[in-house]
Amino acid sequence: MSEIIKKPRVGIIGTGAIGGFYGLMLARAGYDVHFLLRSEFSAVSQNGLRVDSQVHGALSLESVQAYASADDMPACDWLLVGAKTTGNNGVAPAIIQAAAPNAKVLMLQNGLGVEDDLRAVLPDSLHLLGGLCFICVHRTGPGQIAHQAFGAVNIGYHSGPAAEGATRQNIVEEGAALFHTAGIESVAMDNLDRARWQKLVWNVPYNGLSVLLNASTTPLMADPDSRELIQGLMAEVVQGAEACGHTLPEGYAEQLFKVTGHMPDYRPSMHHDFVEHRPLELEAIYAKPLAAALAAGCDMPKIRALYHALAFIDRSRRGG
Ligand SMILES: NC(=O)C1=CN([C@@H]2O[C@H](COP(=O)(O)OP(=O)(O)OC[C@H]3O[C@@H](n4cnc5c(N)ncnc54)[C@H](OP(=O)(O)O)[C@@H]3O)[C@@H](O)[C@H]2O)C=CC1
Ligand SMILES: CC(C)(CO)C(=O)C(=O)O
Repeated sequence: MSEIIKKPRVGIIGTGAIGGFYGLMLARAGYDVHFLLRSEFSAVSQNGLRVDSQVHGALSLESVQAYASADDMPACDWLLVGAKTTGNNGVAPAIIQAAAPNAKVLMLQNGLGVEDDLRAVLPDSLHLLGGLCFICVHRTGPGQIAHQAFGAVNIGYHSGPAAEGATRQNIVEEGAALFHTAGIESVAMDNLDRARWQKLVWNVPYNGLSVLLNASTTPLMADPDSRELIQGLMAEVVQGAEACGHTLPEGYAEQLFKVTGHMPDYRPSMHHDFVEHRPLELEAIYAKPLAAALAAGCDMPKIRALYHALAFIDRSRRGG
C-alpha cells in the first residue's frame, strides 16, 4: 500500500509583504496555511489577500484562514516569520503558541543574527532556521501586496534539536521543497551566517542610503557620488564578512552593483518603513554586523557613519 504523505501545516507569523506573498503562494499550491495578522486582520478576514505581481500576474486568496491571536491558531509544522526584526520580541510568544512539537521556525528577515535573541526564548524542541528572501514586494493597502521582481528564498539551519550534518541538511531541504512546490526558487544553504553576510552586501548600502538620501535605486545608481558611496559600503561588508570567517565569492559585490543598475526602479523595505513612520531595522542590518566585525578586529567606518545618521533619523522621527 502506498504511503500517503500529508503536507505540513504552515503558519505565517506577521502577514505583511513577505508573509502575505509567500503564504498566498503556498496556499495556492495546496498547503493548509494559517495567517497571523495585526492591523490588517479585519480587512484580510473580510476581503482576502491580493498580490499584484509583475512576475505571476494578479493573484488572490479569497478565503484566508486569518487570526488576530496565535491562541486561536492550530499547531503548525512550519512557521514562517514575516514580521520586521524590530518586532521580534513581540512575536516570540506567538511563535511558541502556534508551534507544533518539533516545528520548524523560519525567520524570513534581513540582517545578521536575527535568530540569536529568539533562540534564547524558544523551547529546545523547536528547529530554528533563517530564510534570505531575494524578492521585491511591498504593501499597497490592507491585504494588498505589489510584487515587482524576483522571489527566491535561500534557507539555512540556525539551531535546534537536529544533529549537525545530514539531519540539519534534510530539514533545510524540506524547507526548500516546500517553496519549490509553490513554484518558488529556494536553495539550501550550508552556512546561514555566511548567507546573511552575503545578503547584507545589498541591504547595507541600498536600504540605508534610500532613507538618508530619500532616493530609490534608479537615482542612486545614476549619480556618481551615490555610486561611490554604494561601492565603498559594499566593500566594507565584504571585509567584515571576511573578518568573521566568511570569504564571499570573488566579484560578488561588483556583480550585485551591476545587477542593481539593471533592476526596475526599486525602493528597499527600509524606505517603505521610513515613509510609513515605522521603526527602521537598524539593529539587524547595521548594529549587529558592526559589532560582529569589530569583535573580529575589523572596523567598518563608512557603515558606522551611515548607521549613526540613520539612528538619528529613526529617533527624531519617532519623537527622540
Ligand atoms: N519587502 C521586501 O521586498 C523584502 C523584505 N525583507 C525582509 O522581510 C522582513 C519583513 O518585511 P516586510 O514583509 O516588507 O514587512 P511588512 O511591514 O510589510 O510586514 C510585517 C508584518 O508583520 C506584522 N507584525 C509585526 N508584528 C506582529 C505581531 N506581533 N503580530 C502579528 N503581526 C505582526 C505587521 O503587522 P502591522 O500591519 O500591524 O504592521 C506586518 O503585517 C523584514 O525583515 C525585511 O527586511 C527581505 C527581502 C525583501
Ligand atoms: C535585495 C532586495 C531588494 C531583494 O531581495 C532586498 O533584500 C530588500 O528590499 O530588502
